Amino acid sequence: MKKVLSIAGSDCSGGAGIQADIKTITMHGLYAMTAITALTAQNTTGVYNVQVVSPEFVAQQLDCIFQDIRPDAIKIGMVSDSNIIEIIAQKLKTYKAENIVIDPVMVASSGGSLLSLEAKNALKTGLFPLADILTPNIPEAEFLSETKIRTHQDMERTAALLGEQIKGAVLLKGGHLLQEADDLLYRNKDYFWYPGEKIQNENTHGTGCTLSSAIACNLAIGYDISESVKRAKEYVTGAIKAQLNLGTGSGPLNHMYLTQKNR
Ligand SMILES: Nc1ncnc2c1ncn2[C@@H]1O[C@H](COP(=O)(O)OP(=O)(O)O)[C@@H](O)[C@H]1O
Ligand SMILES: Cc1ncc(COP(=O)(O)O)c(N)n1
Repeated sequence: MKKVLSIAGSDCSGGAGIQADIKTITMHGLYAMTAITALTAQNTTGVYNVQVVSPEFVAQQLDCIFQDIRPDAIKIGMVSDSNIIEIIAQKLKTYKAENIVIDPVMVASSGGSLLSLEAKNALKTGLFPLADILTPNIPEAEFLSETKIRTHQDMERTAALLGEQIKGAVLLKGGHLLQEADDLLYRNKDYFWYPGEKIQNENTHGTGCTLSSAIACNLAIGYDISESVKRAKEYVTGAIKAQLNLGTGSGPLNHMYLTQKNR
């Protein structure tokens, strides 16, 4: 069985972060492992508190994982501290980790910042160079590139700008566009569009986490980057369409849609 590691923050309400990743990996029929970087007190209405795990403890978790059960792919989500970012980069290099997906989580869809400025710079210099694929949403890409994105042309320009700064591919997610949910992959100086119909559903807590861990799953299985993105987008689209309506704010996705269909 292929193994996928999520290095991310815990979302106690189960919609995003580590919890979304475990659900996604399990629904792909793969073995999920986790290294927790932070505990968040959040729910569908917002992020209320964050308790960051010490860099030493993150390092210990990674040592335990890599020295015993080697992951076939890794997804990195919320990493809000520059020392943690440095430790992760160091460990991934030491263990020669492969198939690395980085979701540069900055703000929860329900609002609330999850990333400091210092951590942003550490991410750019320490972790991004290790990514096989980076998956910013539109606000994250704007923040990282210091540009504004309004149109598909803006998305192409920004993806190329970010793509030139890293070795891997960039998937610029279009979920925050008003009319559609088209995602753009920039890879080896080429653009691939993944058109997506905008589903009328306010419950999109955890879409980015789900997409990035689904990409990691497909890379672990052996698909190439563009096929992994295609399959991951299908997975997340299905989970948004399946409409779970939990909580009073931006609720979680329905990961159980594949099994429910058969009942
Ligand atoms: N309302 C929606 N309808 C269809 N797809 C969506 C919707 N919202 C987000 N997506 C898709 O979910 C994935 C995550 O995108 P996005 O919401 O932009 O990221 P994030 O969760 O990081 O903010 C992308 O594939 C995006 O196109
Ligand atoms: C611990 C944690 N990590 C990530 C997100 C972002 O979630 P989304 O996938 O909605 O962008 C979150 N809200 N909480």
